[in-house]
Amino acid sequence: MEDEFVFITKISPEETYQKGLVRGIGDDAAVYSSSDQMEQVVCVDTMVEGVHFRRDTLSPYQIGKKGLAINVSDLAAMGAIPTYYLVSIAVPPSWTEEELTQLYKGMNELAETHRMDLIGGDTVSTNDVLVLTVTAIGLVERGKARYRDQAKAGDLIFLTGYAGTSAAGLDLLFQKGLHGPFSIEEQELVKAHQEPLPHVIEGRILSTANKRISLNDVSDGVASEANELAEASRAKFIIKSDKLPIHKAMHSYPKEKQLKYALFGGEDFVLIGTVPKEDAKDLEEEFHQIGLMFEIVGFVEEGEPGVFLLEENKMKKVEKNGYNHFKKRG
Ligand SMILES: Nc1ncnc2c1ncn2[C@@H]1O[C@H](COP(=O)(O)OP(=O)(O)OP(=O)(O)O)[C@@H](O)[C@H]1O
Ligand SMILES: Cc1ncc(C[n+]2csc(CCOP(=O)(O)O)c2C)c(N)n1
Ligand SMILES: [Mg+2]
Ligand SMILES: [Mg+2]
Ligand SMILES: [Mg+2]
Repeated sequence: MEDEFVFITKISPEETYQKGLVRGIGDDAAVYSSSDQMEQVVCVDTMVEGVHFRRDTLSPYQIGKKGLAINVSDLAAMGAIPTYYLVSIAVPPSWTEEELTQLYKGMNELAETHRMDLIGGDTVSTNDVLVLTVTAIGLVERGKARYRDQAKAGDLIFLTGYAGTSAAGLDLLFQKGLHGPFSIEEQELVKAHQEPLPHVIEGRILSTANKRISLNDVSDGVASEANELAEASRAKFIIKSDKLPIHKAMHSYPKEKQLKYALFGGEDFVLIGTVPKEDAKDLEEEFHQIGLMFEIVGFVEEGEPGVFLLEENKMKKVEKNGYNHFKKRG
């Protein structure tokens, strides 16, 4: 890359979507106005080359798109409407300007679908690997944000999409490289890993529904996220192994492998949550009417906080063994 400032000018949007934006890229910080009716939601997540992607698992376009998607997924898990994002990028010398342009194109395309504005960031060089950090900002109606600590005994546990697809796709990429060849079915798994679409509509339905709902997104695997819900809510979660939604492209896999991907794989970026039993049918209908998934995978009981898997009438403890940056993979 020739010049940091030329690069910043290049990636600055010409037009913006959000009417509250007062000052975006170009000053020392961004300024936007908020309203009394809405609460601000903010999160940050980082992707590191070699940890979250390799040059043979994601293209530059996909690195950008996924870097934003994983943050929008956290907004969705709070029930928020995405509005703004900031990008901090550390670029090694091996990256070309064209590749960086592609990375921003990936972010830009996802941002466009959610009418999010890029309002700032930081550009630095590094001698090592590419590091992409995205901060995402959203809005939610006052009192409507969805938290992890709302589950109670008697609730049902739901998922808004397939579990394990991303990990299955990643293994295929490890086996065959970025260009495959992949069968049509394998392509769906690979795409789920490379270009996850955050469940913003699902999150909005769940935040506007007048029901007590706990919510989380699946970044580290169903086992880890369910444990987070159980710990925050101080409740016991029972997941029925035969109810986990497994993508048809994985139906030919051994059951054990399906379960391993679903529970411990991660990066599915679907939502997992709980709802009182009596409210589940309404939500299910609302989701299904517009073609969205809403799968009941278990229930909440009173007891020591934790997660159990119910498999052929046997209960097994499910440890918080998903992806953990400071531990070997479970
Ligand atoms: N280094 C840190 N400093 C301050 N707060 C942190 C730090 N790392 C994580 N947190 C906070 O800890 C909480 C849990 O973070 P975590 O990253 O596990 O959740 P997540 O972003 O939903 O998951 P994932 O990163 O796997 O997508 C969040 O409130 C997050 O803001
Ligand atoms: C090359 C390569 N190796 C391994 C993985 C798997 N992986 C990395 S981070 C993560 C959890 C989510 O991250 P975080 O907790 O930081 O949000 C998972 C499942 C990958 N995507 N690419
Ligand atoms: Mg995080
Ligand atoms: Mg999350
Ligand atoms: Mg994580």
